[in-house]
Amino acid sequence: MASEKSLDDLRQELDRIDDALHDLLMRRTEVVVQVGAVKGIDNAALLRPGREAEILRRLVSRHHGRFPKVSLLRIWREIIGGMIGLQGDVSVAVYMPDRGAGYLELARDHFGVVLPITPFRSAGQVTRTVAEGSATVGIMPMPDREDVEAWWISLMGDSPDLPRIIARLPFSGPGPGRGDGLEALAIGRLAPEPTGYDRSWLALETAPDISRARLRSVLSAAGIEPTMLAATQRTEENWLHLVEVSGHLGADDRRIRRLVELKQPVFHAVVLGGYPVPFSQEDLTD
Ligand SMILES: O=C(O)C(=O)C[C@]1(C(=O)O)C=C[C@@H](O)C=C1
Repeated sequence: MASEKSLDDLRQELDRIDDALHDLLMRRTEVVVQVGAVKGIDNAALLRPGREAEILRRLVSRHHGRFPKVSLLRIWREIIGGMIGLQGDVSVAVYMPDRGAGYLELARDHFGVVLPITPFRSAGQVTRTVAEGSATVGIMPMPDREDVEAWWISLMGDSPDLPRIIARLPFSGPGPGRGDGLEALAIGRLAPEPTGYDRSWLALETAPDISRARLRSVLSAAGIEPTMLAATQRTEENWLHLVEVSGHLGADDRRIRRLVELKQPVFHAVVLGGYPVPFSQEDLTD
């Protein structure tokens, strides 16, 4: 019976378990170094947010017992962050308008203690730093916030070198120590990969005065389901809209082509990226 084991016996058992966990971690590290060599030296391409999401979802779905899922996720985020740091020169630029704004916390929580993180006062500085390749990832404010500039407009070109939205933070569920309910988007110069449970961001240029209802119906006629109309920028000639939509959209998705085929009311549509849907509170409570 377990109760007959002495404290010493139990602690020895814990030591053996710790050794086994540690051995596996060292073995995992060797395999990740090999994966890094197979993937090559492009630092941006080392990051695979979709693959990371699949790993975490698989672990959460097989998890049982009393260890909290949020702690499980935190450990694995730290492991993945450490592994990314081994594969190449990966760094993070963070929007931090003022001290304690919470974005730094979100970045550390997601990328762990190893990756270098540099704060910037404006969203524009972060997008430029990532576009130039001086940082691999940028942590951006959510575009529906009224207190931030429309940083997403600078990502609207078609060049494959432009940063794309690659993640939404916090990925590992809301909670204390995760920016107090704050959310952010991560950008990087890489193409998001589908994971089976994703959302995408679409920037649209339309004629002025298009209503939200009309925009919704045009999108759904093209087979696109909007989940959030995040922002609109108005000029006299055109309106620019940022829409979050359900599912993964590749840059040349046939639904995008259908959307612009008629030229009315959407002149131009650019997929700004996408992300694996983060864990919700319910996913993580037993
Ligand atoms: O699968 C990969 O491409 C890896 O580099 C391995 C790994 C991991 O630690 O599992 C590390 C970094 C990537 O972002 C995704 C996963």
